[in-house]
Amino acid sequence: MNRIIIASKNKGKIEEFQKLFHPFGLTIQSLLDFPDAIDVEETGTTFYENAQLKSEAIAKIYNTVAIADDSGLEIDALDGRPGVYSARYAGEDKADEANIAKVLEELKEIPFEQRTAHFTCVLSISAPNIPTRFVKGECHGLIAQQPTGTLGFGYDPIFYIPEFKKTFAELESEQKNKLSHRAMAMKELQVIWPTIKEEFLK
Ligand SMILES: O=c1nc[nH]c2c1ncn2[C@H]1C[C@H](O)[C@@H](COP(=O)(O)OP(=O)(O)OP(=O)(O)O)O1
Ligand SMILES: [Mg+2]
Repeated sequence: MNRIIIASKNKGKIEEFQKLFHPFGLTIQSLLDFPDAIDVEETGTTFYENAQLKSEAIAKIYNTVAIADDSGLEIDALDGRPGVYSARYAGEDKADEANIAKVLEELKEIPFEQRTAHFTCVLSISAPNIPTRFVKGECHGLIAQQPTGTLGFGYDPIFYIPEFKKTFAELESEQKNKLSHRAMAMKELQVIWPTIKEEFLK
């Protein structure tokens, strides 16, 4: 069986995964292909716990290999917030603009050079009756003073990469997919994939 379900309903993430999984030569589906898919409650307190909840639930329901991504933005001046609560930071409706506005408000007194932050991405891979495996990636940058750029999703318009003098929302997906937290986690997955492939795709 060469199909994997990405246990996510986030269109931005799913578009990135379609490209990032290209070298794996697998058929990639997501929960957007299953309109009746449940919303797995993210009751964990770590990226690992929430990723595991999502991938194990979906692997069981669809009797297949499922990969979940739990990710978020950790800002040093905010003691790591919004962290695992990134999606719901400004409320349960998970609105990107409101989340960005809340972060910018909280950082308004903080000078640019002290606005250091990183994205974290934990991927979990699950299949029925197999212990879940995890990989993690990080990407470091600064929180911009105002949103810039229209590409990407989530907090991309305020995540500034000094090396490129651009926010994630100003980078083409090919560039973001070379350096993002998701790309770093996928690199690690690619390393372990040959050793776990037989077990997961039997
Ligand atoms: O590359 C990124 N660029 C910008 N923002 C990002 C990125 N990666 C994660 N993020 C933000 C979006 C969301 O506010 C939170 C993830 O929350 P998280 O629960 O993992 O995802 P989600 O609820 O949007 O979709 P789902 O759980 O169905 O995969 O971090
Ligand atoms: Mg979520």
